[in-house]
Amino acid sequence: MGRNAMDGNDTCWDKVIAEMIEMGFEHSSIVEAIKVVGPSVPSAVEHILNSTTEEPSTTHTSNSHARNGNALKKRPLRKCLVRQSNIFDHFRSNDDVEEHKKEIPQLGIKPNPIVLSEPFEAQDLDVESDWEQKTSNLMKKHFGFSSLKSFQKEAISAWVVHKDCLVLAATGSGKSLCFQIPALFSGKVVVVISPLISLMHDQCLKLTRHGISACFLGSGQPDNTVEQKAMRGLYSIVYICPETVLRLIQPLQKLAESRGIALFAIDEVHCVSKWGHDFRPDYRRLSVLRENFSTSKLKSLKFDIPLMALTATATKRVREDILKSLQMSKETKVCLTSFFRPNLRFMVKHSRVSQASYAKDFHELIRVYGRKKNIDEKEKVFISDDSDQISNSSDASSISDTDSVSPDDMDDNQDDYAYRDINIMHSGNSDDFLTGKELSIEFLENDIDAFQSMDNLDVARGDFCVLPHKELELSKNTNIPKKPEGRVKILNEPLEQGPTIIYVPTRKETLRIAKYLCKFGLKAAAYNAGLPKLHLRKVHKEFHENGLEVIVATIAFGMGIDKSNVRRIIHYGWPQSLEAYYQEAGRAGRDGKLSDCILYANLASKPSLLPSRKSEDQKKQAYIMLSDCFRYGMNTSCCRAKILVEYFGEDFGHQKCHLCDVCIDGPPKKQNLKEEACIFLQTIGAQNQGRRDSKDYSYDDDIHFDYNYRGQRERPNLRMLVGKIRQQFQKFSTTDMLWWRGLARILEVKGYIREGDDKSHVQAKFPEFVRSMNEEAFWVYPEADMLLARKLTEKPFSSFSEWGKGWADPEIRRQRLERMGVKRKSGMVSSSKRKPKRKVQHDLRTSRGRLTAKLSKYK
Ligand SMILES: Nc1ncnc2c1ncn2[C@@H]1O[C@H](COP(=O)(O)OP(=O)(O)OP(=O)(O)O)[C@@H](O)[C@H]1O
Ligand SMILES: [Mg+2]
Repeated sequence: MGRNAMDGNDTCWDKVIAEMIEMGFEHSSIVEAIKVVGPSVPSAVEHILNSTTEEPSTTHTSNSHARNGNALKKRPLRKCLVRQSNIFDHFRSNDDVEEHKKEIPQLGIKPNPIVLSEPFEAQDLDVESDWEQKTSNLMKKHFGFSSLKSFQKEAISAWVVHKDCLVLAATGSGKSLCFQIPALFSGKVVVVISPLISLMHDQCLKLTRHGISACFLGSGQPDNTVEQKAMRGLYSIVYICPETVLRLIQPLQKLAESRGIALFAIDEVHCVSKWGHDFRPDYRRLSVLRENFSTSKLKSLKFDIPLMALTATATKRVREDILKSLQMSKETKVCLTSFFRPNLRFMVKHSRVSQASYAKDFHELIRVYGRKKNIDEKEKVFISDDSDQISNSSDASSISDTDSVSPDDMDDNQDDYAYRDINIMHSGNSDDFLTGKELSIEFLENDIDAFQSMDNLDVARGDFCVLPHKELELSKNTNIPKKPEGRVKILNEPLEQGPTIIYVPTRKETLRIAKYLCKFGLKAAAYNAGLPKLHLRKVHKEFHENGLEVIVATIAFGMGIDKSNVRRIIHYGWPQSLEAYYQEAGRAGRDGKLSDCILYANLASKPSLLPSRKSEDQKKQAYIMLSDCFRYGMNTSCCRAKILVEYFGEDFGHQKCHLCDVCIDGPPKKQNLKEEACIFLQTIGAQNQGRRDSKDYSYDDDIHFDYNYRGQRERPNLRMLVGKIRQQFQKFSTTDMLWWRGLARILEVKGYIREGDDKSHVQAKFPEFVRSMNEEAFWVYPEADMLLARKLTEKPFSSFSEWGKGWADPEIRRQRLERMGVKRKSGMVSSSKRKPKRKVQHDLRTSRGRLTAKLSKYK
């Protein structure tokens, strides 16, 4: 088949040629292949590769084929494809470009020249302007952006001179471009290590829309030919999960020696570190990349294949750990930009985060999406779950006042923690999905087979439709004014339209809340790793195509998800760390427009660690991270954005974001808590009276106190301490535990108390205002739990915590017992109030029932 025969189809030829040049094939071999197999990328690629393997030692020029008019003769792959070339290859290409231009004038693009060349000495060349220009052209062509951001420039310039690079930049800042450009630029393959299948899928989808061939490998890749193709160099960017990298070292080495590997990018690299929030042991083993892709290991390499590590959430300690564990070079370039996201409005709200509070908490969301009308129950069925019972009477418009502390608050629903790996499958019929008629777990499971043929995640170029460029030109410059007055003004404007992601700690809750919202007609979907792949894939697709208004997800839908117009990120329950929180919050407002990040948490109850497979050491670290997160929630006086960016080691100075709830509402009124602090510290001191003179309060004194409770040594216990205070000081007899918890935290932050290293005692330092008993005041901002406690004590005698208070006080105890009808002296229940003893029926079908029945015999 000659080109003449295809005259009417020139554009088709050109497209195929352009695509294949970008994949790294030589122009002449492409033309020859197309002559034989026609203008189809896969066939032409197959043809070239097969020819290579069949007759490896023979080389032919394209001209000779053309001259002879024969079928394409076979040539070795290595001559067709780029080898581990040096960067200079890409600068000295004017002649080649001109040649290509002549041959394919109507393409209007500069194909990547692919040549084998001499070693490149960066310092000998004035390459700066050249690579910037080329990068800029490629970026405009593929992504439609006008310029590189400075951190992107820095990272790419490090790669240009084969340096390792650690990129630390805010969520949504554009880190991916740092490793995508090298693939376009060099014609070699960029291997990206990524932790989540959902993330890989997301990125491949995007790249193909931008005209870049990409695929992903790992457990979520059902097409087993993709791996082979990738290892033969058919994709410019290959996403791999860390487990798979470890398995594919040898094929990757071959790839490095054939088409060439431009770069190993380790995305979400905080997963490497035990001190990070999302440690993955397999990430730690990625030092194999340096060991196996260095000049000492692969003789054909002219330099070690550079590593580029990227994250938006790494503290200083994590950064150091990353550099060490990946064996990154001593000259690694660190590109550090601000973690601040100026268009995100952070808020913390108290909620019991239970089903009883849905009506109050989601009322606004339901209003935003404008659907209050209850829809027919049949249509409402979303994803059913046995344990899930949504009260029919719940109505989002009726705000219940259930926001008080109750024993339920202590019950963390941890039964169903979403473990982290997820797989995505192709979406089916989105109409079915949204009407919810099939959305029971059973349906999805039964239906997986029906969609099997579509479950091909090979997203090689052309599999997805290309978006018009206009749509890709998302303004990354935030439209949020920089000056405080301007920022405050925009707060009165409603948020622009866009979806919401609700993050919850357990899988069960994803289903529960999604179902609740669907009930009010919202287009909501649950997303957690335990759901069928088919469903997950549907959700992903619908989300990106704006078919969903709300996604209720576990962390499985976190890292890297890049959708520009997510307007709200709601965390419903405590996150496990500030890193995870900021990472997930970072899904919002990637178009630079004002977006909300609201944390609903039970401020009355301390968060607990969700079950996971952590070592003891990791657990300790996890507790520290959890308590940082708790403090963020308790804070009432410091700008939330400041706390977040400073957590990552950035100095925010005296700045404020002027958007968060603290900046807008202002801190609460300061209180002089000198008396309370003195009493608290002295009560700690009094515990040690037997061993030491408690009046000897030297400033650096360590005061140990160990409780003996029923003969058993217990850890210091705030409840007991507060009990003592209530007992001894009439004035404080009705104060709430929560309030004292807040004060203890403030004293701890100020360095006046701390837990001893062995965790069995509390050490106290006595500040001047305690020791001298002078007039010096102790002004503090009450924290969230203290304010909450105050609110509670104003309430009538009904709440749980109120009931628990004051029992230590004999007078209060007497009054209460009297109210209960208990006689003061005898302690007997008065006959008038005595209820007839009911015969309890035990359910002998359950083990609990049988046990209580047995025990009741001994009463
Ligand atoms: N130079 C640029 N100019 C304009 N937009 C850009 C530029 N670089 C990247 N972007 C856009 O920024 C958005 C976010 O990019 P990306 O997903 O790479 O962010 P990220 O830094 O990896 O965030 P995360 O940490 O959340 O994964 C993308 O939609 C991308 O197209
Ligand atoms: Mg990213």
